[in-house]
Order: sequence, then structure tokens, then C-alpha cells
Amino acid sequence: MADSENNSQIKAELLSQALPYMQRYENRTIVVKYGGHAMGDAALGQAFARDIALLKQSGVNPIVVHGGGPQIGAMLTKMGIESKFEGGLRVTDQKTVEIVEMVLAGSINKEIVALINAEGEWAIGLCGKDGNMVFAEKAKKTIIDPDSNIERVLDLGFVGEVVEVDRTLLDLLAKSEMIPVIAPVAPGRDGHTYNINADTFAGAVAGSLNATRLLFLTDVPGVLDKSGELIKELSVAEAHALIADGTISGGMIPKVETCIQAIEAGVEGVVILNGKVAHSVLLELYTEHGAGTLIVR
Ligand SMILES: Nc1ncnc2c1ncn2[C@@H]1O[C@H](COP(=O)(O)OP(=O)(O)O)[C@@H](O)[C@H]1O
Ligand SMILES: CC(=O)N[C@@H](CCC(=O)OP(=O)(O)O)C(=O)O
Repeated sequence: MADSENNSQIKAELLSQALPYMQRYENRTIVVKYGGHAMGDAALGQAFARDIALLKQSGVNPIVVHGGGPQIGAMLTKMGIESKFEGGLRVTDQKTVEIVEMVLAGSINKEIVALINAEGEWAIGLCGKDGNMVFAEKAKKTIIDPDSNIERVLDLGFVGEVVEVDRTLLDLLAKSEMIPVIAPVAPGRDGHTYNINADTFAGAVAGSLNATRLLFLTDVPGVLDKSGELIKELSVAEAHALIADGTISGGMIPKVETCIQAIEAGVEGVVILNGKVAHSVLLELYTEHGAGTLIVR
């Protein structure tokens, strides 16, 4: 058989296998959080954009929320500003928030928009400010000092928490040809601009839309058990237990806590999966066993 004939046969077989899953997500909202660590590789970026374009072509309503932590760090270094984190969040003064907005709502946002457009779709780059979509207020975080065991209030500057999501613009876009690509920057009612952790922002947007799925692309296959094996599915109660017994640690704790909050806010299922695997979004949604860890109520 000629190569091209063989290829079309493989494509037809794949398509027939994927078809039932494609129907499952038709007209459903799927929010995909694309993290800064998953970016940077040209081929992976193109595969990601192709997946998002294909979702739209299959009748899904995909919404991309992106991060860009490492890219903000690199720009701050260029400007001679040191990155400082407390409790996993970037301490953000006035100068830093200006750079955060420039990098997130500017260069990274437009790069993702261009990648999706190159796949023949119409992406539109936004942040919380556009269409009064998201409002934030100053984050109220505390940490327990490990030496004294005393609770301390963290002043993170212009780090925000989402307090309001207005779906008007996103509902309009869902009925259009446009794919929203959203940077986690939002205004406060106090007139300031706030820097919001991209996972938290994605969780709030997905919750307000009662999304069918929220996908978190990270750098591990999903939630791993004590022996390093991928856990395919977790209930909220099981996820709490894995945090309590130390199986889930470090950066995975706030991620899983965000998953739980999103489910409590109305998301049907949240998946943590490896963004460093090409086409992980399609593998997750359009195959029998998915690709990552599915967390459900
Ligand atoms: N049980 C676990 N399963 C998977 N990853 C875990 C687990 N516990 C801790 N981790 C760590 O969490 C990291 C993912 O969190 P983080 O680095 O904050 O993600 P991202 O930068 O993609 O938002 C993994 O790279 C891993 O080192
Ligand atoms: C408050 C806070 O920490 N905001 C993050 C926003 C970007 C982000 O979350 O990007 P990733 O998803 O790539 O980590 C930051 O400034 O790095």
C-alpha cells in the first residue's frame, strides 16, 4: 500500500475510535490551563494549538487560560529585578505588576493567539480587564511560620484573588467562531491591576461557566501515588487524603486544592496531565482511558 493511502487509513481508524468521545464533548465548555513550563518548545506549542483548533472544529467550546511564570521571571531578570515568591505566589510591587501585565497580556498571550490562528482558527487574546470579565481584590494570604508556629499575614503587593467573573463576553464568544485565550491579569474595584496565579484564575473562570472539563497542563503525567505510578481517577475525598498523608506535596498541593475548589464551584471534572507530551489534550479527551488524573466529586 502506498504511504499516503496507509496514512489516510490510519487517520480514518483513529477518527472512528475518537468519534464517540467527540460527541460527548460537543457544545460543552472545556477550559485548558496552559502553564509557562509547558511552553517554550516550538513543536509542542504547535501541537497544543492544533488540539485547541481541533476541539473548536469538533463543536467544543474551548477556552485557554495561560500562565507564564518562567517568562515573567526572565523579563524581570532582564530589567534587573529579582523574582521573589511567598507561599508559591510572586511578590508583586508596582513595577513588577507592570511587567507581569506586559508579559502575560502582551507577548505570551499574542504568541498563543498566533499559534492557534496559524491552525486556521480565530483566537482572540484577552485578560480579565476585557469586557469587564474578571474582577480581583488584594489576596489575603497567611502562612504559619515554621519556627514560631505563629500565623503571619503575607503582604504580596498586587497579587489578586478573583472575586467576580462576568460570563457575558465568554457566552458571546462561545456562540462565535472565536476561541478566547485569557491572561490571568484583572482589575480591582480599587483601580489597581492585579497579578493572579494562573491555576486559580482558570479554576474561577471554569467554575463560573460550569465547565464540563478543566484541564491543567503541567510537567508530570498527573497525580502520582507513593510508588510514582499515575493515579487515573480521584474523588475529592481521596485527593484530600493524599494531601493529608503527604503523597501530594510541593506545587501539586495548591494545584489539587484549586481542582477541588473548581469542582465545588460547578466544574464537572478536572484533569491534571502532562503538557510536555504532544497532543495531550486530545489524548485526554478523545481516548478511552484519557491521559492524566481525573478528579471528580
Ligand atoms: N503526588 C504527586 N504527583 C505528581 N506531582 C507531584 C506530587 N507531589 C508533588 N509533586 C510535584 O508537583 C509538581 C507540579 O506542580 P508545579 O511545579 O507547581 O506545576 P506547574 O508549574 O505546572 O503549575 C511536579 O513537578 C512534582 O514535582
Ligand atoms: C501571583 C502569581 O504568582 N502569579 C503568577 C502568574 C503566572 C502563572 O501563574 O504562570 P504559571 O502557570 O506558568 O506558573 C506569576 O507571577 O508567576
